[in-house]
Amino acid sequence: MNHPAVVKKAREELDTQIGRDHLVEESDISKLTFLQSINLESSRLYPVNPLLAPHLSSADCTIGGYDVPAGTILFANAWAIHRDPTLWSDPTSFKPERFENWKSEAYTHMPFGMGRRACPGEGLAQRVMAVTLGSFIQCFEWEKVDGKDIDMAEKMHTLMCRVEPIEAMCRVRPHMVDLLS
Ligand code: HEM
Repeated sequence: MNHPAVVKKAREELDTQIGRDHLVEESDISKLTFLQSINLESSRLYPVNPLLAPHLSSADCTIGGYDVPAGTILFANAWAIHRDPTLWSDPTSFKPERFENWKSEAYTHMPFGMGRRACPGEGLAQRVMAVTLGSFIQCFEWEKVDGKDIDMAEKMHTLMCRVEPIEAMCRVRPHMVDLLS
């Protein structure tokens, strides 16, 4: 909602790729490349699990020039890596377009971790997020409450949370009423 041009572009993609005769479903996701870019950009700027999971070094090793003895608990700060200006241009801006034609590079975007202990639920989570966000945009017009931007401030609990819960107004798009009834 803070980026109406992004929502407009995603809605145009949904209307063009899916049409108006069915609700977005899993088999549509591969056609919705901009919608996927929105999810990638959201998980770059706001990774749910910003420090991933703690790992324990099973042997002495060297990481980034630091000697790490066996038995050390290590965290990877994905939140900081995702905002590192040496890896991302204009890193604090929300720009889904940066993921169009993006080739995945190791250690730059890792909201689900990496390697053999990476999240095994990533595929499921990506699909659920795409269908959920796609349905929200396909079916509803969204508006800010009192015209105020959504406050994106974060706070750390076990996972990253918002400081303020999201409040928004939505209205069913007129041509979706029959499909939703
Ligand atoms: C937005 C949704 C999700 C996010 C952001 C997420 C993120 C993560 C992260 C960052 C890790 C730690 C990776 C590491 O050790 O470096 C992890 C581990 C794990 N996740 Fe997820 N996850 C999500 C959804 C799911 C779902 C839907 C499932 C199961 C259906 C799942 C199952 C697991 C399991 C079992 C592990 C432990 C893997 C291991 O230690 O070998 N996750 N997840």
